[in-house]
Amino acid sequence: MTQTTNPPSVTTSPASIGRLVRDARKQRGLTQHELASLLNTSQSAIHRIESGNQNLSLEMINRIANALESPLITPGAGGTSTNLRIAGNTRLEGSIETRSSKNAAVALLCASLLNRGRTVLRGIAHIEEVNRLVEVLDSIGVRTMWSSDGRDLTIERPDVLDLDNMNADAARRTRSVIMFFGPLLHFNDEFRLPYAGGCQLGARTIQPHLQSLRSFGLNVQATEGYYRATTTKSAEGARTIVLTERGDTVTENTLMAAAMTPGVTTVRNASPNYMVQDLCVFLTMLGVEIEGIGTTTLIVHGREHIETDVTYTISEDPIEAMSLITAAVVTNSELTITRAPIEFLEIELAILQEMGLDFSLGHEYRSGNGFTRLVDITVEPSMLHAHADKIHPMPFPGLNIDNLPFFAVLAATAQGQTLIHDWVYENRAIHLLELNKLGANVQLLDPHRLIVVGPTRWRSRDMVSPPALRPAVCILLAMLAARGTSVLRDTYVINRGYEDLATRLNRLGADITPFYE
Ligand SMILES: CC(=O)N[C@H]1[C@@H](OP(=O)(O)OP(=O)(O)OC[C@H]2O[C@@H](n3ccc(=O)[nH]c3=O)[C@H](O)[C@@H]2O)O[C@H](CO)[C@@H](O)[C@@H]1O
Ligand SMILES: C=C(OP(=O)(O)O)C(=O)O
Repeated sequence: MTQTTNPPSVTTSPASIGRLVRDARKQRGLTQHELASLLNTSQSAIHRIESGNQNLSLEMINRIANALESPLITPGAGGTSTNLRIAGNTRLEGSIETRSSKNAAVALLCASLLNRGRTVLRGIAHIEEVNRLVEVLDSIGVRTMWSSDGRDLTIERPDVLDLDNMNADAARRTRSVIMFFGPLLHFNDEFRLPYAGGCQLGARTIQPHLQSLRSFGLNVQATEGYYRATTTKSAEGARTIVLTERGDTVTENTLMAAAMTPGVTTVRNASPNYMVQDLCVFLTMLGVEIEGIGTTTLIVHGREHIETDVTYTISEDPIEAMSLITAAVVTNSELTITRAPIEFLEIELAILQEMGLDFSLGHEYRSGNGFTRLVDITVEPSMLHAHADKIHPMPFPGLNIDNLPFFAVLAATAQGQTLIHDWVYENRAIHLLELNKLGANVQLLDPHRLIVVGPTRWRSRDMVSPPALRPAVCILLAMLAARGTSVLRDTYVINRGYEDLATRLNRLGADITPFYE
């Protein structure tokens, strides 16, 4: 593997320097406290620097760089972006472990606000989406501390949250901040949240959240740049909530609202998806009784006060496992993906089997949460043919909506013509047209339907990442298969949801070099 030699040049923007300091500190496994003592300053000063709230002199930047023994921070002109150079047409081999999921991590970070005891999230992924939410938590006075091996995050909330100080820039970079509504309605009569951001997938409503949370006394008005929330006491006794959409985050928001509302809440049309199951198991460990975990009817017995020291191990990410299966297929490699959460991949694997994929499953074992079923999946080089029927997602237990984009790459690898129907997002399918730049034959029939004709002779290209996580990973995976050297620019979007993807693929034989501009 080639190493990058040039450290990134950065603007003197406090926010970009703050991010670099934070990343370098975490890479060295230091807490904010430890870095502060190396620099003879206070932890709150480091917090300010990392939050981008401190203008730094060049001398101070150099002192931090020395303390972190990191060449990463070199002031210069221009902005910074993370990019990847991919020498393609490589075979992968060996085995790779599935990391914990982004989507459970963000729900659990929000749920930690319910707990007045200490929450430890074990195995939480080091991804940008987590970093943004941790920044938001830090800004409202929550203490967050990474363990020295960087795997666990300890979270302790203060008695009173400083919501006026919320880091709006960090909050606006993620959609997940909408999951603050459920916990916060228990503690504050009035608060505001910045409008949610995230990938560009088309309009995503929060109406189902507002409809559900009204039953818990939350009223929200959308004003310039912010949702303004007011709360009234919700009606006593039992309540039944019928969700208008079987969405993951709306189910999670409803669960967090129900968890601390005394009485019994029945949630119908709930999502039984993987991140919701993680949240249910976590809430159960906090003493909240939940019936029906893994089904579309959840019955929650709320508790007025939650104060429990808890350690929860986040389960493995089915979407990452699917990405790695796709990496094996597109590079025609034999690869073992360990710790794959099989319950959430069964339909994907059944379709791949129909398409001619040769794979085997090991024996089942449990994830660290004691609940999620895992297997090791070994993928063999195979000649795929197009699936006879259209490929479309459904809420769990259907083919996962976030796994659908990978079927565009798989279909492009297969012989024949495949129809892919993404009824969910207005703007996600369109990003998959970018695969054409790498030699694929993808035609957009309308914003939701694609025809993919394979097989593809992938060719290399210099491209900017599409502004959507899964399509950007699809481009990266196709680049692994392309002859010649490709460049993928602006990969922040991939780092939102994948930890060290380039390094981990390199360990399997890929040749990916990160560089910064
Ligand atoms: C942090 C997190 O967990 N994010 C996941 C979650 O986002 P999240 O739960 O926020 O997804 P949304 O609520 O935005 O739903 C996604 C889209 O599906 C539509 N919709 C959803 C359910 C339904 O029964 N009918 C319907 O039409 C919504 O209107 C929206 O356009 O679920 C999405 C859909 O699985 C995933 O892509 C996201 O990765
Ligand atoms: C769409 C996704 O996530 P989010 O809800 O965080 O935008 C995703 O994970 O592909």
